[in-house]
Amino acid sequence: MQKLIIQGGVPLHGEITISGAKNAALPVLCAALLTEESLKIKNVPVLQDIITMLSLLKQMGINVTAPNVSEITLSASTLTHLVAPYEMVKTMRAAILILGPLLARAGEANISLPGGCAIGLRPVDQHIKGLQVMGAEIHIKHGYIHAVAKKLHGARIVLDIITVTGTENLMMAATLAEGTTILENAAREPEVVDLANCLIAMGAKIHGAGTDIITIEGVPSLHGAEHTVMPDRIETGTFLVAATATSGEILLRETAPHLLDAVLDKLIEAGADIDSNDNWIRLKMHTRPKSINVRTAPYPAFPTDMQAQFMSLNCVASGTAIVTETIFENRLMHVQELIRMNANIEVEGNAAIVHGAPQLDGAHVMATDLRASASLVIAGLVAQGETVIDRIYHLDRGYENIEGKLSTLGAQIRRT
Ligand SMILES: CC(=O)N[C@H]1[C@@H](OP(=O)(O)OP(=O)(O)OC[C@H]2O[C@@H](n3ccc(=O)[nH]c3=O)[C@H](O)[C@@H]2O)O[C@H](CO)[C@@H](O)[C@@H]1O
Ligand SMILES: C=C(OP(=O)(O)O)C(=O)O
Repeated sequence: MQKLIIQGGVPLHGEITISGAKNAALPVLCAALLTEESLKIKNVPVLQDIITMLSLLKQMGINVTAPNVSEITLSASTLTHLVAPYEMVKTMRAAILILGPLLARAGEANISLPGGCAIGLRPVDQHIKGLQVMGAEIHIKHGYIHAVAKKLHGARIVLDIITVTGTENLMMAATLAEGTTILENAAREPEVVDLANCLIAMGAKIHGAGTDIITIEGVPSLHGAEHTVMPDRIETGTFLVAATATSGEILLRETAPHLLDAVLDKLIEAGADIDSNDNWIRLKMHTRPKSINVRTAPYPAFPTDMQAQFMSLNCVASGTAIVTETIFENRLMHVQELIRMNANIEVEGNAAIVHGAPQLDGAHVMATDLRASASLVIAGLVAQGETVIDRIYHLDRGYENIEGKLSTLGAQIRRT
């Protein structure tokens, strides 16, 4: 099993380019199921989740061509297999995004239940409820969601809870439904807007993406299109936190600063000096960071996918901070690993009380999920001595060439 080995204590310096967003690229790949024509997607990040999703789509009969690493053309002129099998779904929850578009296009879908994972139970009841309101018959048997609908119809759907992939699944399904669908209490995440832009380029009629009410007027068919995936705001935030924690100075290119307001505000509160333009961010940090309280919530508030990274920052900050996780019930698994590095953290329910210390110690730690892994990388970059991170397959799900990018910034990091 591969590991990362980091020699800590080197401030990050230099510039790198941010990749396309995992959480935007995954639903956009699934949107290819909605049309017989070709969908060309640019700025696709090279990540394990993308590779898994492409394998899943290929075994369904989709033709995939990739003239270069970040550009992919998908053509779903024929669909031979209406199944997302357990072996592929178990490693990637986003496979649930196959359900809505496959059902809308083919009238049938059999998707393995994604089930629970390290960060929480993560049920998909809202996806299922929404499709049922649109006329689908859905049964769960032997761990699979079996969905059938000759033709979905438009409906008013009020989501009980704000769900990102739930909103995306239902929005995709509604593009080919008969009549108008109104999604209320919809997720406002930028990745939902990116998917809506792709669907609109394919001929869908969607209004309100980015607000909590999305209206989709169904059309008989969608056509081919070209779409460029938005920059990864979580990758951006992760590098910014790493530079802040190590008192470095970095420039991130091809990113989208306006999508990171909540994160940038917190970094400024921690003492970072930030400058940005349309598509770049420069961060300079010359002092020890100050502790900052963080409470996760749906966009535009502070993202849960940045919580673990800010936990590491608080470990070396001056003062005490409270980090509260409100989205997932079990997303503090990195705490026990950070404690192995001498962090001073207490957990009370869904909150971690982090007492900042002048330094962390390098140690042998284990990645438990994607962003927990990123928090351990950040902790390793600031710690005294060597940190060895096991189970980095979690990290490879969501970060493109992380050790290459960190090496460019001067970090002493290698993979074995
Ligand atoms: C591929 C992708 O885009 N993943 C992101 C997406 O995950 P994902 O879309 O899975 O997360 P959701 O927004 O659906 O989850 C939010 C909360 O709603 C609950 N829930 C969700 C659906 C449902 O039917 N029933 C239900 O109870 C979940 O258990 C969780 O507690 O949004 C999360 C929240 O911003 C991010 O952390 C993930 O990185
Ligand atoms: C939780 C995440 O991803 P996923 O929903 O794909 O598990 C994430 O990107 O942090």
